[in-house]
Amino acid sequence: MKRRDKAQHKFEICLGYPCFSLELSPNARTLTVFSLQRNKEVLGDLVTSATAARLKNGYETPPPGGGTPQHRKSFAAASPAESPVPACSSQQQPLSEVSKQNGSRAGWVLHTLLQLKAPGLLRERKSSTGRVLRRCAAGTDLVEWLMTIGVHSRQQATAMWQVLLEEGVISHVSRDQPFKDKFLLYRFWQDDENGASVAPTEADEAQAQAELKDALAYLTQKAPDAMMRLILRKPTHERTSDDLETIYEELLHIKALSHLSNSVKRELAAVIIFESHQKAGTVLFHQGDEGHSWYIILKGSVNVVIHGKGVVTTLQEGDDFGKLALINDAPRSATIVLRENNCHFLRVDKDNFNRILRDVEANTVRLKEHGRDVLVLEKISPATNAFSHFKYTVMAGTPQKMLEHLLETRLDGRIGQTREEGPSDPFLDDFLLTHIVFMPTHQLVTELARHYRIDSPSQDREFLVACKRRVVHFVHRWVSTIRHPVFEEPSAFAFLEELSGEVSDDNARWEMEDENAKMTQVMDELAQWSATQSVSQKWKLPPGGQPISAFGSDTQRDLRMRPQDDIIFRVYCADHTYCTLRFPLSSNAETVKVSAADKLGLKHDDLILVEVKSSGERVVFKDSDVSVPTALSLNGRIFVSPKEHLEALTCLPDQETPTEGSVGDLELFSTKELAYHMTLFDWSLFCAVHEYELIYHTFGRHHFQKITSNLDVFLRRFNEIQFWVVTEICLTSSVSRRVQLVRKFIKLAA
Ligand SMILES: Nc1ncnc2c1ncn2[C@@H]1O[C@@H]2COP(=O)(O)O[C@H]2[C@H]1O
Repeated sequence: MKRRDKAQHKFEICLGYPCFSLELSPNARTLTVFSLQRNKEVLGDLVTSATAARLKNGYETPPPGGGTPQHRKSFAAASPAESPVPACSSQQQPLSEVSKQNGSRAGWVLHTLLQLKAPGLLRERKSSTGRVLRRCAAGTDLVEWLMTIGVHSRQQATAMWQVLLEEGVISHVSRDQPFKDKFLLYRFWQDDENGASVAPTEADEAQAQAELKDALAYLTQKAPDAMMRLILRKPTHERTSDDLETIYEELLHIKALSHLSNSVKRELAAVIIFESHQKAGTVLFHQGDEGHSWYIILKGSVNVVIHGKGVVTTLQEGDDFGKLALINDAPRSATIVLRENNCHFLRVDKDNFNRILRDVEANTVRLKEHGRDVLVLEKISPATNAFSHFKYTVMAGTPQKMLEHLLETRLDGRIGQTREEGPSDPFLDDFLLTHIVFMPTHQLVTELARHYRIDSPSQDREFLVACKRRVVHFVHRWVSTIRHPVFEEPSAFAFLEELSGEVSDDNARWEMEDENAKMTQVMDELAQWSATQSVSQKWKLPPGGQPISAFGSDTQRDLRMRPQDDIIFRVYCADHTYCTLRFPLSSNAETVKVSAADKLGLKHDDLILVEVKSSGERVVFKDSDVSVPTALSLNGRIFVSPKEHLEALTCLPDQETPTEGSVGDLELFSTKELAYHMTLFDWSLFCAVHEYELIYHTFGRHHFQKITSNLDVFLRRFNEIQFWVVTEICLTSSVSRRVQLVRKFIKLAA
């Protein structure tokens, strides 16, 4: 505070501490400069310690309770009338209640001293439109005035005024914008259009001078962050090389960027933007919205809210969010709501994200709900990514979250968008083909129904319709990939019927013609499948170990064995007597055992159903095993016997290896002809195998209670061929014929 009395050429210099009153003379001028220098040193120390504190963890906020004991003392000493809290505009965001109070106190001190020491600064001016503006000052003048009281640089002074602006103490006369060291007019909140400013009294002056040191210390402490925010708020094209360096240094301390190289951080410095929101409860974006930006939390916390689940997690300072929509080109997977007042973010917009970050983003993205990981995405290396345009694939997740992620990212809910018909995506197919292992069909349809019936008055129509569309697209894709096993599940059958009714009703309200057509197609397939259910085929397991084959000679028949198809087979007793049974393939070992025991006159107590292999090995069936006859090994036979007689079971004579070969028959056909017919037959067996049978086989048929007969027959076929080749070679005694035979087999295999 420097007051110049022209008549007496006197300077009065009050810094809150050493206060000098001098006559203007060369010596006095030297002394004045010396005093200002001292003041700068003290401020310099404060700046250094504030910066050090900030650099520890990026943006440091004041410790709880805020400020020094002196701050609290001076605030406590002020009466409510002396320390009113200004209203805040969106640019004027209090950092916390305590700092807001400290800020308004510092504002009061500067306002009081400005009026007393530089009375001409705050005065009435005319705007360019001729409007009279009450008691305002130009940004440049305010900066210079602060420098006269010892602030060492214009930049520092600008940042200190920005602190006051963010805390609502000063504001631009007409617009909501940051403080600038330019001819832009600002005024104190007490001086606004409605304010009744009262001239400071002598007591005010004494109080203000007593508090000046604390006020400057407070503003100095806050200045580095405010300066950073000022720089980050600048339009990116206005950033100077010094600005970029300052931002870059700041980015080095941000956890969410720690995996990125320094050159990427330098690129980010040019485009990263500061964004702040004042009120808890503010929605940053909604689930289902298009993704425009990626965010890092600098201060505060946000809730991640998902439709039908509520708040699934809270993200804190240092966390980031909003990446999923950008990396997957998908809608927002959650709504982000401010959990507290005055949150600060760094933001990178989509174009810049794609240009700078998309290819260097972290290899793993983890999503949490209620403290545990629910989805882990991993970057796909470009070399293995020929099938998909997605950069990330799912490595792990809860079934529910994986389905949610699939629906949101792999299936487009917008009208006319048929993402699933684009490049095929392994994750969607993998999910469809394997969900029975981790998400039984009844659970899947319950989840699908929940997603379809999602309803909320707060969500816009487009979001709700998009959810419905995605479910229908998923179901259509599911049915066309999995086919009949979907219909075989009673829960899925019922769900499809209900869904088709709902889609048809919704079509009337919500233009879902495409979806309605898809459901009609699904229902047609379901009807076709139902029609085939009344027809069952018969198969036989010939007694002599010949291949399993269709019963009868109908060449038009379906080569696929179905659960309701009957199979005719023999069950033997220990004494090699037998009965012939006919059961659906889906019957379990328990049923077969009881029926065989009845027919063979065995008592039911403690019986077992056993396979006796041609090697003499005995394998007991579990009561829950299904497709028992087709599961036999080559030349295996089914026996029923009391448990205690297991060791006494022996092979049938016809289970021994054959004694005569079929070389003569083989010579009747050319190798080409043989190869052609064998391949045709093998191909038809292969086509009859459903992908699910591989899963039942791998994870244990008894877990699923589903038949694996087509796979059994296909695997048996391999064994038959292998066994046949070896047998024929061994049974050919003449060396020259053996050589011919081996040649023929080699040609056949080629
Ligand atoms: N469990 C979660 N499920 C979905 N999104 C989450 C979850 N946890 C954090 N998020 C973040 O919330 C953001 C919402 O927008 P995006 O889908 O772009 O990216 C999302 C993630 O960054």
